[in-house]
Amino acid sequence: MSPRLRIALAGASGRMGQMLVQQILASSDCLLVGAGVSPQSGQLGQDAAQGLGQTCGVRFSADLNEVLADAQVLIDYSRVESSLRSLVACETLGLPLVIGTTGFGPGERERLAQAGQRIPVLWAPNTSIGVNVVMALLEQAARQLNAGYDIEIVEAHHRHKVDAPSGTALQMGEVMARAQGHSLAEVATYTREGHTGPREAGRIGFSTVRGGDIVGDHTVMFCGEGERIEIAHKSSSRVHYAQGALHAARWLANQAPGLYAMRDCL
Ligand SMILES: NC(=O)C1=CN([C@@H]2O[C@H](COP(=O)(O)OP(=O)(O)OC[C@H]3O[C@@H](n4cnc5c(N)ncnc54)[C@H](OP(=O)(O)O)[C@@H]3O)[C@@H](O)[C@H]2O)C=CC1
Ligand SMILES: O=C(O)C1=N[C@H](C(=O)O)C[C@H](O)C1
Repeated sequence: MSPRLRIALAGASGRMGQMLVQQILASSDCLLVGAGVSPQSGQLGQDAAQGLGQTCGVRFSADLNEVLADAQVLIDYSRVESSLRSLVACETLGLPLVIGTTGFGPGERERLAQAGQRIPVLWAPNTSIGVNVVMALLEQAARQLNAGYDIEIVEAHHRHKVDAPSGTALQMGEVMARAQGHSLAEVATYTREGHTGPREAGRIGFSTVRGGDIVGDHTVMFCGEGERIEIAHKSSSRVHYAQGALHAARWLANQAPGLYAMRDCL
């Protein structure tokens, strides 16, 4: 039997971090070896599975060197500034890094590409296998519905989410803009208010809903004359994001340096 993949987590106390702890403990081929949290965490030193009513022997730590000491790969779902610190630590140690964090600006995306020259990095604003299949459907739809259809993306998430539009919505916009021969920056409309005038053809519109405990919904509308096509993905749990991240980590652990996306490992 081959040895288990030794995984460290950054953002281990968060909604995604705890789902990952649960999925790693339930898996037969992965082992949790580090659990990173913020220095301000009230859970420092606590067992990483305590919140799940279990014990795993790995304690929450804000010391990245300690978190990564025995790891073969780091999975990070945290905040942009913390993921950038993970990037530096993984570059120093030569460790593969899966990043699920969203909210990166253009400069920070460039930083991911730079790190990819030294270590394997997979950044995915959505690690759900289902969402990544939807990305391929959107690419095809945008290519074939290139004229006469207005594209609108509506996303809805829980009240705690700190970035908008969601990373997934932005990636959907990028995929469809590219399929129609543009960059997203050229065609995106992020806000509408007051006297907007009629809708300009060729734009991709974004609408954001935040409330309650909505896990994550994305609906793309292709609005034409006399018809509307909708392609939607709705999450009722975070388990599929975590399973996708473990799939990505198993794959990334054996890759050469590079900046990869979820589609590369599917
Ligand atoms: N790619 C995907 O499929 C998905 C991506 N996401 C993205 O993942 C990220 C996390 O989401 P979620 O789990 O809901 O967020 P939470 O707020 O629940 O968790 C954030 C985690 O990051 C830690 N953290 C925050 N700031 C720092 C810091 N400065 N240094 C170190 N650790 C820090 C927190 O630790 P502490 O508690 O100590 O503050 C906590 O463990 C978001 O960007 C979200 O958009 C979410 C779901 C799916
Ligand atoms: O913050 C979340 O919860 C989610 N974030 C990701 C995003 O911004 O797209 C993925 C998923 O939608 C859940």
